[in-house]
Amino acid sequence: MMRALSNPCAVNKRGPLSETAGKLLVSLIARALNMDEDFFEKIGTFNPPMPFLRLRLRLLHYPGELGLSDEEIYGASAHSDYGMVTLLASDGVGGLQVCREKHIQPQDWEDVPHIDGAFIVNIGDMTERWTNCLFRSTLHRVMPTGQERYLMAFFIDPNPDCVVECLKSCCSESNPPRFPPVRSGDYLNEKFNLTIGS
Ligand SMILES: O=C(O)CCC(=O)C(=O)O
Ligand SMILES: [Fe+2]
Repeated sequence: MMRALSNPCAVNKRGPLSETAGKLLVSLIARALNMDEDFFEKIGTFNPPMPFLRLRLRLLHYPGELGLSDEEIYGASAHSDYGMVTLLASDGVGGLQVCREKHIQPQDWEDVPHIDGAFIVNIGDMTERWTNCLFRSTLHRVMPTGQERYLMAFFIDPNPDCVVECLKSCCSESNPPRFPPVRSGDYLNEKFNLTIGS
């Protein structure tokens, strides 16, 4: 069970750094896809996020001692992030795991090692849709370790009006788009409603 903390002082220090690193990362993704490096910025990826999300930056606290309820078997159950990319900065306590081949059963989970000063980058669903699965969204989860854990997550989501559709460089006659175009705001709303309803 994770809790989002309000007004953490770490956010002030790491926020601008995450934004700078995030912008650089997104421009590198554009270049890797043979597009202008400001492609994603031009379509509004860094415009203010969904009003109800309020914060792009979230500081999460996982208590060290968990109760015995089923919900607390996981610190965060398996999911991929909904947006474009997420930058994570942890305090060094483990627990985060990724599954590289998310469609293969049984799923194989690997611990993500901590590297001091480095961000962990998760690819989100929007990038998977834009790139027609060339960049696949990262299935991840957090297992409790018995240790208290703090984590800062910086979510880069396209602005609500941005239409996310397969990029020209990522499809061809033999590799047609796998997803229909979707308005970012509609996709995020649908996902959040599903999460809240589950
Ligand atoms: O705590 C973590 O390492 C990951 C958190 C996470 O997956 C999320 O906030 O979406
Ligand atoms: Fe996540």
